[in-house]
Amino acid sequence: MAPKEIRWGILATGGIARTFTKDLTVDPTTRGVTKVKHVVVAAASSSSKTRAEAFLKECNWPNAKAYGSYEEFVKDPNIDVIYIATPHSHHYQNAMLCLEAGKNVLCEKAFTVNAAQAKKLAEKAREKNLFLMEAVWTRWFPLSIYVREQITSGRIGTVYRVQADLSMADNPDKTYADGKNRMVNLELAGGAQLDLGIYALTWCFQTLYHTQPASERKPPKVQATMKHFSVTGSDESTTVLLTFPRSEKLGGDAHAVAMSSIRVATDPANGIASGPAIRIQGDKGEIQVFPPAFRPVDTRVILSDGTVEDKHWEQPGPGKGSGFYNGFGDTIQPEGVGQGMFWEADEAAVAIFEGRKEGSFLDLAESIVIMETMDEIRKQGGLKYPDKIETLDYPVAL
Ligand SMILES: NC(=O)C1=CN([C@@H]2O[C@H](COP(=O)(O)OP(=O)(O)OC[C@H]3O[C@@H](n4cnc5c(N)ncnc54)[C@H](OP(=O)(O)O)[C@@H]3O)[C@@H](O)[C@H]2O)C=CC1
Ligand SMILES: O=C1OC[C@@H](O)[C@H](O)[C@H]1O
Repeated sequence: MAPKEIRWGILATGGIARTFTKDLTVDPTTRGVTKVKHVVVAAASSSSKTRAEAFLKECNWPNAKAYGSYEEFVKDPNIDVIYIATPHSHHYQNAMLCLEAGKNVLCEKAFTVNAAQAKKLAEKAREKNLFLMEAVWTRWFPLSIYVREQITSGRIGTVYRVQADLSMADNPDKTYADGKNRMVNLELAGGAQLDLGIYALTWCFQTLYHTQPASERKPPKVQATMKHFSVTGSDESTTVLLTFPRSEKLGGDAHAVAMSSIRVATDPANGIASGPAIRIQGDKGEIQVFPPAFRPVDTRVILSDGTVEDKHWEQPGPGKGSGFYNGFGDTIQPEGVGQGMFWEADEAAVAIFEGRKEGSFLDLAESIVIMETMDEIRKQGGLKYPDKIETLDYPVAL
């Protein structure tokens, strides 16, 4: 059967939009995906149509339509699904715009600013019978699927403890001195937790929550501490203790530590001598996942009988290497096409093809529980964003 063509629209033309849109040029059959193929039919920039044109050319979709306004773009009848790649502050307004216009949506992490916004979006998607998913790309990597299978197969026994860290030494006093960068800007819902901590939580949730039978999944209890960035008051380092309640039959409570920082790094010398970013500890062994937590390519399983099993998970496609931060205010994704963003795109496309309205490895209920966890972390850490980005009102001009 010929693959079904899924027509993408790209909302915003920044750093990650570029990586994602380039990844859509990689032939899905090179990674064993035969049901769907991707085509980018449009992109929109809120700054100008010229910027959208240049973006499409750079991303190798020169025939797609360029828009200089998100409002005009969402009306394009050729678009099946929209990828939203604006700052966190804008996700709620942008996703609502797309859903109201009848478009399926794949929205970058963190899904929204707060859980109430995530719930509203979920309600809107259900009302309109549209697909909606948070784009936490890591969940769809074969590496993550393997880690979850190691857990559910019982290979490392019952998992009692998880440690996960995504931290980058950005030298914030210098790099973010003017407070404008989206990493620290409160108007853009900046801060370590929403930008980086979401991945540490992702690892805790996909190992201790998602691996439980759906009927047994319970939100964790949260204890959090935050250190604030002196220039803007956003969080520069956040450390969270999570207690996942489990029945005695399943091993009783499990503990997790989720850390994020823009001051110190998980991996200070980019792979030289660094240890695991994630440790998943069971009573028969442990799984280690090496940095960076958002795009890991190496795992190690260590069993109590002395077995050590290392695996390397290079992303299929021409691109190589891991993402890094350049220290000058920009996040640089690895160079080249084929960085692994296509896995989440495949999931969205296959879901739309099959008529599913949610993602398989991260559904809306789980995204909402994670947003509730982040609400509690922010409450305990004393981090509040401006009302205009916490609001449920729509439309609001930001
Ligand atoms: N999955 C991953 O690995 C990564 C995910 N992300 C996520 O992607 C999203 C965007 O991050 P990133 O691409 O790094 O951000 P950038 O700052 O590079 O791009 C954001 C884009 O959003 C649009 N935008 C609209 N309104 C505003 C505004 N008021 N201020 C700034 N930008 C605005 C702009 O595009 P335009 O002018 O065209 O409208 C801009 O280029 C975030 O949610 C982030 O968490 C980020 C990096 C990696
Ligand atoms: O999602 C992300 O992953 C990579 C980081 O460099 C970036 O800041 C973050 O948004």
